[in-house]
Amino acid sequence: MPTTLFLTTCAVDKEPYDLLICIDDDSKNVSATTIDEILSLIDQIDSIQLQLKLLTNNKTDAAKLETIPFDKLLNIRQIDEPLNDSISSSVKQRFETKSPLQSKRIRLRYAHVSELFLWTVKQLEVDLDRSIAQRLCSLSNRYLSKLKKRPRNLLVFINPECGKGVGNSVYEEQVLPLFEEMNLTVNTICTERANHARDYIKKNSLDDYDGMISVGGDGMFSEICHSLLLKTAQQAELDVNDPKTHLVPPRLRIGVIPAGSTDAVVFGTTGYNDPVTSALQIIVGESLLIDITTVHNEHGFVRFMATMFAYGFFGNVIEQSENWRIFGPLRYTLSGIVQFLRNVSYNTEITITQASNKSDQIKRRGHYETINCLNMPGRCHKSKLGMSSTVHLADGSFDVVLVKHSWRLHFLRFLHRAANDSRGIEKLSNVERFRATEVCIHPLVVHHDNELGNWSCDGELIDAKQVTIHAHHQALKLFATGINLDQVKKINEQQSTNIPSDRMTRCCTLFLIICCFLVFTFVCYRCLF
Ligand SMILES: Nc1ncnc2c1ncn2[C@@H]1O[C@H](COP(=O)(O)OP(=O)(O)OP(=O)(O)O)[C@@H](O)[C@H]1O
Repeated sequence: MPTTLFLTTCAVDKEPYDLLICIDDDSKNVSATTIDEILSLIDQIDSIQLQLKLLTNNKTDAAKLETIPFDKLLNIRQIDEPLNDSISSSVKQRFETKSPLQSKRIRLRYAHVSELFLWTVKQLEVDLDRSIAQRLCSLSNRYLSKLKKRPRNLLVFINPECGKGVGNSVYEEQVLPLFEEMNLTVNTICTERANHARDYIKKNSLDDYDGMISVGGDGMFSEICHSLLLKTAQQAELDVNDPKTHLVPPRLRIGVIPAGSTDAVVFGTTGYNDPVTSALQIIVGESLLIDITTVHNEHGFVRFMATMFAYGFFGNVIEQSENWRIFGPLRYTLSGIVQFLRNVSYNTEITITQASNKSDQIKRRGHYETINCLNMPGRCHKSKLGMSSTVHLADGSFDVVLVKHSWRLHFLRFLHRAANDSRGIEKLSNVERFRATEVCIHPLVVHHDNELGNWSCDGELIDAKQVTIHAHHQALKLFATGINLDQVKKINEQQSTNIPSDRMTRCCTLFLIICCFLVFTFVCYRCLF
């Protein structure tokens, strides 16, 4: 229970309220009764909040309570609005019993987190005693200025080509106005080509910045994350060619403003692909440490991986969709259908070091349609919970999902489970799942290189004949709150109630009919020619 330090009467929309300044239990040793005393002790206070309680005899309104943690406060300003003209006589009476009518209106703007974890900006105007209003503004501004976790100087990279080409408009319309309101210093770079951000990070000093922002999709995030981790490792003189090198987390946090086609990073760390939610989590300085994995091939270090590594089906989808960029985000669905019809598998040996027992290695050999390593659940528009809904973001492990060669129908069942509810996906006869700290994937190529599938790391293709993936505990900091499975389920439940169930049933049926038709056509084609 928060402890109340100060209480006064105020008015909101002509209704009388109690305004309370409270502190949380961690600051219990603080004893103050006036705002000036609280201000003098501000450095000892960890967390402070304003509470507004409606003063009414009507029991149904008694629950009307607004709590504004100062951590979520964007700004507080005094505005010119005479109290006498705006409030009801009942409120006036309350004020008059306490002090002479010298009043002021203040406007609070703050980040509001909905029950479904969506962040929005809320605004509240409160009329209160003039001297209290002034002191409250001083207290709030003093508290905000001491918050070290909030960034002040950001380097922003915008990919104008991401998703449907919305990078610039998402940033300018939804994010920049909030950064400007907060007086953040922003150096904005609109990329002109792939690897523009990588080259900039490599060549320029980042010492002046508190954080970096990626406006785009998972590919753009991956480019920035990879470049920042590599720069930090080089500065610390680490040997990245050794998979077991202990990575140093970079000083800078990365924020992700979603504008891409998949946005799995932002879905997995904020719960939504909502630019305003992400922007507000950056502004208030939310911090989330996540694991990063390294990918090494037969020659040494290749990349850092934040979301998903894939060999086989999903790598092939990425390879094909690169040639079909003209179809926009639809390219993934189209190339997915083509790869599904091909139903190719690859003879592979996999060695897995389990997270539960690091001295115990498991070996698997056989034909696999897809081998996936997930550092994040992989939640996106196409997968409600992600392929591995329970993977932990920061415990030093990742999930490995192996899908053996099978009939198309069985593979379709795997895809359907991955898209809808991946919990218990390993119960399917063709699927195994492990929690690992390291995985070696070694294709058993007998004759030709064309027996190899494609490798993709965070949606980018890589060259390799064999690969080692190793987890690094909490190696990167993001501007995000993080989100757990229960929260994701709550969001999904709400979203699915917004879609009429008969429409969903019809869509699923239509999709299955199209798939059956395509499979049937393909089988006929193979039999006849
Ligand atoms: N100006 C640019 N022109 C072309 N490509 C770019 C440019 N800037 C960045 N890129 C590259 O585009 C690739 C894909 O970008 P991004 O991830 O932002 O969009 P997306 O592919 O539509 O989304 P997602 O990865 O979520 O599916 C990244 O690998 C990035 O390196």
